[in-house]
Amino acid sequence: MPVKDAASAAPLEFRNVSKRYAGTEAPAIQDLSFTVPAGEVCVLVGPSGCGKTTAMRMVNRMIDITSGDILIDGKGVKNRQPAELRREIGYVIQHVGLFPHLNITNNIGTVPRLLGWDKKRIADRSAELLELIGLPAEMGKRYPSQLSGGQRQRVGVARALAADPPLMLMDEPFGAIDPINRENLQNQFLRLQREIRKTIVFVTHDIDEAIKMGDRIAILREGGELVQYDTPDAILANPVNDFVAKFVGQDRGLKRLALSTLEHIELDRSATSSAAERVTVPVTSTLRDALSVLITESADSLAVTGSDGSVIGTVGIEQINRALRQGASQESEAERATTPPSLDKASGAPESAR
Ligand SMILES: Nc1ncnc2c1ncn2[C@@H]1O[C@H](COP(=O)(O)OP(=O)(O)OP(=O)(O)O)[C@@H](O)[C@H]1O
Repeated sequence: MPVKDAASAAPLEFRNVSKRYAGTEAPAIQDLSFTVPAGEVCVLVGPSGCGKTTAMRMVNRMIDITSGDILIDGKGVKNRQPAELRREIGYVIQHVGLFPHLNITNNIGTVPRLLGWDKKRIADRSAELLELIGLPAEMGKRYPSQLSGGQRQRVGVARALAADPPLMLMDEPFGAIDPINRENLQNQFLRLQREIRKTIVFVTHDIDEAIKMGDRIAILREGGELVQYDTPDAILANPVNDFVAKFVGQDRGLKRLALSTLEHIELDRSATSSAAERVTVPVTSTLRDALSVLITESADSLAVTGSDGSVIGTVGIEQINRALRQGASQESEAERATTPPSLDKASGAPESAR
């Protein structure tokens, strides 16, 4: 798809950023520093009022920075013209804010029009993006009121992508969608991101959404203090303090198990021939689902089947435990080297792992 060729992404850096709103004593954001590598999704998460939206909106200067700076591709935003800056940054919000009097094609073309693209180029780009977000071309002629909430949200994403920005900001983009459609939209978005590989800052108050969507998660607490910044697996394996441990939940072990599938672990290949009588699970199952079957069936091990249905090995508690231990040590190495994590969202792990 041509969008892939055009796609570009920029690294983002918060450098000692603070924000104090006029007339307030305590800062909303305090000396915030972290880096998002190009093409990764960074999720800002934390309790209400911890400064997630403030941090995000300083990136496109919807909110002024009090001190420090935010660098996009190494260039500070503080000295940029806000209007010009915003054309280079895609922005998706909870209530998508499509223009009701414009059809979908023209809604998607909002930024390209501001950039002076000609009509044909705008129409071509809109058609390309409708295809990318999985909506039929004829929907381009409809108006926002003629779409479902989930479809409108997808159009919001397409509109944010229209001018191929190197960075996207997404503020609780799926927050207003019911749980089932929300999950669909999250999965579609992860698929899309595997293709477009944008740098994305994503705000949510939902830790499960953060774990699912983020390559990295920044956990903030009241006063805009960054408590932990790491991959979902590393945060679940090693929360830095009680605040993070409580925030990720007592079931963090199970959440970790849901991050990877049997494809990611070393199966026991020695007992394959005698595995026929055992309960089977497909290799695309998450470790969490495999554990659940082990418990439900009171089994010591399960036979794991490959894509053609044949048994490729067995799995029991021992293999799952070993994978978790290895995962945690790989994560701490990744942390030191700031290389992408082993359980990277864009690694192509099947949807069942999400
Ligand atoms: N315009 C403003 N003037 C003064 N204080 C503000 C302003 N906007 C936000 N704040 C304060 O800054 C802090 C951070 O607010 P922010 O909206 O960034 O938090 P949040 O983490 O996004 O919260 P939520 O999850 O509830 O949306 C809060 O204490 C809030 O009351």
